[in-house]
Amino acid sequence: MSSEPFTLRWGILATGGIAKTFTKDLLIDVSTRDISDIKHSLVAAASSTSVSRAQDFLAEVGAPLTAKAHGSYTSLVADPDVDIVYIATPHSHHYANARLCLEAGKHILCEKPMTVNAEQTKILIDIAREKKLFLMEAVWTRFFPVSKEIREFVREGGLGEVKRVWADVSFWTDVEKAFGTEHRMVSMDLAGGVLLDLGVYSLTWLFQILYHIVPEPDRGFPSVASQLTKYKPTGCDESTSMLLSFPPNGAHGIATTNIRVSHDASATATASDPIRIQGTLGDITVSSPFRPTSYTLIPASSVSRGTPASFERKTVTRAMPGDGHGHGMFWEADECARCIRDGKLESDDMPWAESEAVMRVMDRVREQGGLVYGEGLESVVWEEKGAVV
Ligand SMILES: NC(=O)C1=CN([C@@H]2O[C@H](COP(=O)(O)OP(=O)(O)OC[C@H]3O[C@@H](n4cnc5c(N)ncnc54)[C@H](OP(=O)(O)O)[C@@H]3O)[C@@H](O)[C@H]2O)C=CC1
Ligand SMILES: O=C1OC[C@@H](O)[C@H](O)[C@H]1O
Repeated sequence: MSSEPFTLRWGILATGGIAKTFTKDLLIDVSTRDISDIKHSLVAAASSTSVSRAQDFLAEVGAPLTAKAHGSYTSLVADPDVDIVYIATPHSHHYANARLCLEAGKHILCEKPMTVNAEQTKILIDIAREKKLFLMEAVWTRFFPVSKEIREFVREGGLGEVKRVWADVSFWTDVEKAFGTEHRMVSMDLAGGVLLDLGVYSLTWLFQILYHIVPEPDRGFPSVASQLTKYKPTGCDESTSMLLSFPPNGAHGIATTNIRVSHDASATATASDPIRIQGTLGDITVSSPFRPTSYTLIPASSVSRGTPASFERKTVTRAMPGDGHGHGMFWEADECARCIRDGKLESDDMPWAESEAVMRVMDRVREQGGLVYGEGLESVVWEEKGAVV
């Protein structure tokens, strides 16, 4: 006897690029990924620009005709049919938008990075806890089956003791031409820069392995050393490299990010995969740092102590579900539905403490590199009037 699936009712806050991608994924039938315990319903979308922009958005993504268009974020969060809000605004606005949702009693999936700094993230967590609302940073990469499989393999000791993780997330971009000075990627007013936008992925790879799966008593905040080079026209960062050392054994994490050179191995004949997890028994490498659908296991060629690896060199591929449509953002949406159904306020795969710890690392890096976004953006003071609503 099958019970009715739990249906989560979504409201989309903002109508830009990733909002469209995410919403299209949300509309893909869950049965295409062999799921029957939960469902998603798109009930509303809001634009801070105009109601017609929200209407155009709903039409473009192929929303059901019942979905409502709101001409302001305030109107969206007052909609009684909305359970959870997906926040897809620039980094500068996450804190204010999330506060707006929490004050209105809505659960939240907030695009990465959760906020501009760790202090803001902590306040959101405190409010979510107090109001018993679900809150999660939308680090979608963590919910790919391949990410989960890698975490499990390493947790069970498949690689022996992990000594080092490398993660590069970088794009070749003609920055001046592509982004100028106003684009959210480089605008200081929108908390642009490569660290908050892409470096957060490099750090998530380090944290998944060197923090997340480490047993609680041994887990700890890493030491951080970094270099950061600024994009001269605006002063945000265009190249940032971080060297972290994690308790309990001082395993190293090397996280790099850049918008002038690429992580893409296929683009340069001699480059290796951008993610490399190195244990005493061998390595795991991953070729796509955003959408991991395969990984390669490489046993160590010689083992001086202990047992050799129990695996052969091979590449494991996990095809995208259904007929391959979709971006892979539906898995994080599924996680939200299951957590809310089960009365959980945070996800085990992307816990609050980890979002806060990653933000703390990025705070340190910005401090070391002298990158400050200005009082308004770094502030924790929230006034509805001051925010884009
Ligand atoms: N998970 C992923 O793969 C990706 C995540 N992202 C993240 O998603 C967020 C949004 O990125 P993206 O969709 O590329 O950005 P876009 O610039 O395409 O869209 C941002 C939207 O935010 C709203 N907005 C509100 N205030 C402002 C403002 N002052 N300036 C600009 N836009 C504003 C606008 O919608 P409206 O006018 O309707 O209110 C706008 O369309 C970022 O946090 C980014 O890091 C981005 C790309 C990929
Ligand atoms: O999260 C992201 O992933 C894809 C990138 O193109 C984008 O800049 C970034 O925000």
